[in-house]
Amino acid sequence: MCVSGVCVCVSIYRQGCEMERNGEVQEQMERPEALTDGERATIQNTWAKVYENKEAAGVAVLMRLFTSFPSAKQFFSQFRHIDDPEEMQASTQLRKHALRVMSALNTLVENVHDGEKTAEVLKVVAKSHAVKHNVEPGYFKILAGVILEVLVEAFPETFGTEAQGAWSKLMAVVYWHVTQVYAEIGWGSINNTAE
Ligand code: HEM
Repeated sequence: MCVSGVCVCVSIYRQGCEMERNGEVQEQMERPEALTDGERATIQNTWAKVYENKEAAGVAVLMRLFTSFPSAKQFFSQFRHIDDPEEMQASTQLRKHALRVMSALNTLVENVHDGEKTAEVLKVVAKSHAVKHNVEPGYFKILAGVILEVLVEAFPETFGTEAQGAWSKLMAVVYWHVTQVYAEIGWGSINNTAE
């Protein structure tokens, strides 16, 4: 946070901190720990069941996002003014985005051992969201939390403590890559210590 031009770090997410730019809080964070082989296996094993139900799971995630954080709707031209959950859920734009998110997550899970592919996929996503859709990066963090919450609720037998730990790390990796890309294209002044 910055006070009278002096910026200090405020820990908010794993060893993260915040910077302010144009009145908006921008996050700084260190590179998250790499996933272990065991965590990678857990992620792949737990994802199979979710992806079998990709449409229902994806829509549940986005519905939770938009009902718990209605400001996230502002980026979607076709349902930004809709408050009625049933009407929102029927939106083609929402359902399409749900599948896109699930499909991108599937690619990340399939390539969880491949750091280059992970970076490449997230670069494309982050770039389009920053430049084309003008989505503030903080919404990626919110969505990551919502994904975990919904998966734990929808698949309680699969998403026990171990799976939750592995998935939290994956979500931190996703968010870290996204913030790197946002910083590279000049969205915020993120000055992390990762190489
Ligand atoms: C892991 C997170 C996400 C993934 C994988 C993802 C993926 C995608 C993909 C593949 C597209 C279509 C291609 C493109 O334009 O890039 C898209 C479009 C879009 N995304 Fe996301 N997205 C994510 C998070 C978000 C968030 C958090 C928001 C805003 C709250 C958002 C808002 C949008 C919007 C407004 C579009 C354009 C929709 C349209 O034109 O119909 N996305 N997303």
